[in-house]
Amino acid sequence: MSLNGVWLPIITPFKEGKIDYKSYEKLINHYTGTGISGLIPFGTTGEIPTLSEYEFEEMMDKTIEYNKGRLPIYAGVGGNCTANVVKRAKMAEKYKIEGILSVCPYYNKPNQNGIYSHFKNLAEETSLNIIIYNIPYRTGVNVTNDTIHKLAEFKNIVGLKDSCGDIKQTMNLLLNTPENFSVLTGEDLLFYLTLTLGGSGGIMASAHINTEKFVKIYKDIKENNAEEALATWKELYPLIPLLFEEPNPAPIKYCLNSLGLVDSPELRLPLTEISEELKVKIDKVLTVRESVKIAG
Ligand SMILES: O=C(O)C1=N[C@H](C(=O)O)C[C@H](O)C1
Repeated sequence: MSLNGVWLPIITPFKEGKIDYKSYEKLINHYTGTGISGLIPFGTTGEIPTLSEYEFEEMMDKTIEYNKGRLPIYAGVGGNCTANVVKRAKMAEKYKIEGILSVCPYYNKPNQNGIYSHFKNLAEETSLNIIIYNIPYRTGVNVTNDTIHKLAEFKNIVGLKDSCGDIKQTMNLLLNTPENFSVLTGEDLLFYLTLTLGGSGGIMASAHINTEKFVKIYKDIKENNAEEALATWKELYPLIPLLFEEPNPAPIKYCLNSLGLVDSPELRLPLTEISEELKVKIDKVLTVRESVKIAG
């Protein structure tokens, strides 16, 4: 299955300190009808750092149960200890998911040889497909295009979530993509540009809102209707920077709570709800049309 289109790194809703599975089921049912290509729980947007081992397994069970086989699933499985990442990937195999999204090791800042060896070991130890997640502003290290090309030789390393933060590196990779390999943007503001340069799509937290419009942009670009796609992109553009003005996913949870899709915008420390100033800015942009549609 080729990796393309709009993939949703779905939030983990919380209520009174616990995972709110009623809202989670509501979210999965809502997004299943929007045309997204798949779900990615346990990403940054899913607040994976503050989920326990037990909650990871419980939420994986619930994801499979609520999804009912309707969408392909990639689970966020990453870390900075290769042995532990391999252990969790092996555990994830029992859920029959499509694959894992695996962030480049962070904090201990491996060199390119270390990054290559980390993902080589992971690719050899799991049967799951792997999307490499390159996000230097969070991890402190960059996965170079040379390293990506070497890792793309592994059959089960199927793509990259590109949040490299360097437009030259992104363009170089998009114009010279390894065979049978997908480049999906993780920089939401580069979604339109990525598609116009032949990218496969995006894994975008901002696609929680006005989801169908993200999907329409993808379809219009693939059908060579860039003008229509640009018009839709201009509609979406004003909200996207606001969703990252304070730590993701706090702004998105505020929006989803305002739209009646989750019972609470609650986050787990060290993340906190957004400021009153940002609420005012978001309220001005969040479309009424979207709220009426979701409220039903
Ligand atoms: O959780 C994710 O996947 C994403 N995380 C990025 C981040 O928060 O840095 C943003 C992107 O939209 C998806």
